[in-house]
This record gives sequence, structure tokens and C-alpha cells, in this order.
Amino acid sequence: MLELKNITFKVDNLDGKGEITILDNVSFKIEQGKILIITGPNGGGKSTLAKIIMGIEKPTSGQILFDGKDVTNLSITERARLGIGYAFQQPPRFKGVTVKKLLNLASGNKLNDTACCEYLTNVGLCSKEYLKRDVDASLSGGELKRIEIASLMARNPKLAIYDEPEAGIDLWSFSMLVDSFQKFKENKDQTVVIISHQEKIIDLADELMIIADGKVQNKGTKEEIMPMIQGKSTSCGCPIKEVVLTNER
Ligand SMILES: Nc1ncnc2c1ncn2[C@@H]1O[C@H](COP(=O)(O)OP(=O)(O)OP(=O)(O)O)[C@@H](O)[C@H]1O
Repeated sequence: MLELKNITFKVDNLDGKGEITILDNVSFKIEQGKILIITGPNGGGKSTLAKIIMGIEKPTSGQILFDGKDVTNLSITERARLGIGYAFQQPPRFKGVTVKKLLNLASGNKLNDTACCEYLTNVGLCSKEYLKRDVDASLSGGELKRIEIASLMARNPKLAIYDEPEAGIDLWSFSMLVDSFQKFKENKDQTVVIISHQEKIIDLADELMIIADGKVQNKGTKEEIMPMIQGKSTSCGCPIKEVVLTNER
């Protein structure tokens, strides 16, 4: 359903001399209904890759196919219409838009309070009071993050990309979130990409991919990849094992 072919992303060096390669010849496929977990060291290129799939960044070279269609030159809006959705690592705030309005806009339907609360419950927010709140600076970072995730769940795109859904989320909400992702796994009607450093989320993977130094280092089942990561080092000498496993809750 999604295929990336030889994606390279370069940016100009700040001193104006030459370019930095952020992603280097990245190729992989995801099959319909699968959960792909992307992990790897900080700064490896995971979020950039997600933004390239969503159309927020344009690759320097390479091709992106979605359901067999070349979407490389399509805008974010066009990709969203085709069924690609993205929950940011650091979500934006929308002053003047209530949580209920955001969920309605995301789902494309008029949702009643009960339906809205179900989406919020998936991420550990169950109070009806939240529905009237503006998605602005009055929300805590963890609340905003969970509302962003709930709105992507309400949108229910064919391909949902979650960028570090665990970031800033408390233990109780995290546990509910993992249960919600578990339901995606059981239903198999949505293809899901999750960028995560969390072992409990990595456990959900149909496939696990390691991105480091802008390259796909490994991709396969969790059973194939996890033993390979154990004890391996990145180019800077930091054990990948620590990056993947130290956030265990
Ligand atoms: N527009 C840009 N200009 C310069 N450097 C950039 C740009 N975009 C990304 N980078 C750099 O590219 C590298 C990859 O960034 P990215 O956010 O994709 O990493 P990541 O794997 O998601 O990291 P983390 O696990 O910390 O979220 C980082 O070193 C980042 O600073």
C-alpha cells in the first residue's frame, strides 16, 4: 500500500557551503493492514521520513507510491484526501477551535458528545469538559498530544502515522493508548506507522525498522530485528540498545 523508492533528503549547510544528507537512499514497503514500528537513535531521520510521507517535506530525490499511485509531487492536502494522516511529534495548537470541533473536522462527520468521548477515552481523556476547551496554550503538553492522537483516530485514514505517541504521556494514559493500538492490530483495517522508542509499542510491530544515520539499518519482524539490535553500537558509540529500551515503563 505504501512504497518508498530511494528517498534522499538533503538540506543546505548553515554556513552556505555544501549540503547535509538527512535521509540517504531510503527504500521500503508496507503492506495493507500491517503495523510498522520505526525506531532508532535520536536524530537518525525518523520524523523527517514521516514528514516526507505526509508531504510536509519534499524529498531531494526518490519516489513515493501510495496504493500504486505516485504521490511524490502531491501536496499535504492531496495526500490527506487519498487517505494519509499524520500525528505530529510536537502537535500544533489551534486557537479558537474547541476539542469537539477538532474531532468533528478530523472525522468529517458531526459527532455527538458520546462519540467524541470514546475517541478521548482511547487516549485516557474521558471528561466531557475537554470537549469545550480550546486547543490552545491552556492545554498541557500531554493533553495536547493526546488530543492530537485522538483526532487522528477520529480521522481514521487508510494510512495513519504516529510520531512518538508516547512523548509526554503519563503511565495510565500510555497504557490505554497501547490498548487502542492493540485494537488496530486485531482489526487489520488500517495500516499504521508508529515512530517510537517504547518497548511496549515495539511489541505491537508486524514489522520493525531501524533508522540510523539517515539510512534503513534493518527491517524485519520484531523477532528478527530485536536480537540484532542488542548490544550493537551506532556510529557515535551510543548503544542502540539503550535508545530502544531505556524508556521502558
Ligand atoms: N530542515 C533541516 N535543516 C537542518 N537539519 C535538519 C532539518 N531537518 C532535520 N534536520 C536534522 O536531521 C536529523 C534527523 O532529524 P529527525 O527529526 O528526522 O530525527 P529523529 O530520528 O526523528 O530524532 P528523534 O528520535 O530525536 O525524534 C537531525 O539531526 C536534525 O537536526
